[in-house]
Amino acid sequence: MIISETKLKGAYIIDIERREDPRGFFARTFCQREFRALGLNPSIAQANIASNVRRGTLRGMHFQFPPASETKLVRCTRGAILDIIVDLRPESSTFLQHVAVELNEINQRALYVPERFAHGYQTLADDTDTSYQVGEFYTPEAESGLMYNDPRLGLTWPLPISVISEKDQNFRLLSEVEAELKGRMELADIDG
Ligand SMILES: Cc1cn([C@H]2C[C@H](O)[C@@H](COP(=O)(O)OP(=O)(O)O[C@H]3O[C@@H](C)C(=O)[C@@H](O)[C@H]3O)O2)c(=O)[nH]c1=O
Repeated sequence: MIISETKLKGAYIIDIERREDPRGFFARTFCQREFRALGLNPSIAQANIASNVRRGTLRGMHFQFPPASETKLVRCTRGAILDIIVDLRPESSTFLQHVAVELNEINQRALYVPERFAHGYQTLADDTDTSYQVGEFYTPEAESGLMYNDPRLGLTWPLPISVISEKDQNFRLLSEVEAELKGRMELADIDG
């Protein structure tokens, strides 16, 4: 694997190294030891897939509050997505900055999303599937999100939105929730 840090500390792009032969290729997509060596969380609580019928489908911007905040290792197994993550760590010098990465069935790229980030994506093709490993259990009471078109986030989605869930159209704006979000996203006081 070729693991490269993005401009957001702790968020990594992971590319595969193909071992080609007449059958096709083989590549590693995950390794506990390599993750641990770079300080990535190697534990997997759940693994999920999602399937999207139409190009332009948008899912996001999702997160779980601590202590249920999740790491995510996201890939696109069919079709293509633009994957976007937003840094929600109040102490971070890149708080509220984002990174957008195209993940598709050709590049086989994955994005490692650290804890306390919002995550979402838009499909760039019909019949697009994603697969992701999550470092924490699904905890509906800790689930929250931000609006994909929140002006404070300044996210650029490449296509008109064709399909979006009702939930994703009804998150509150950052301007309404910033103080609460910062308070709930703060690191626990380990001396405390
Ligand atoms: C995320 C999740 C949902 N569900 C249920 C709740 C609901 O009935 C149905 C669909 O849930 P959602 O609408 O939240 O699915 P979706 O919008 O695909 O949610 C996902 O979006 C991407 C962007 C992420 O980052 C993921 O972590 C996750 O939040 O599946 C689970 O049972 N377990 C889970 O882990």
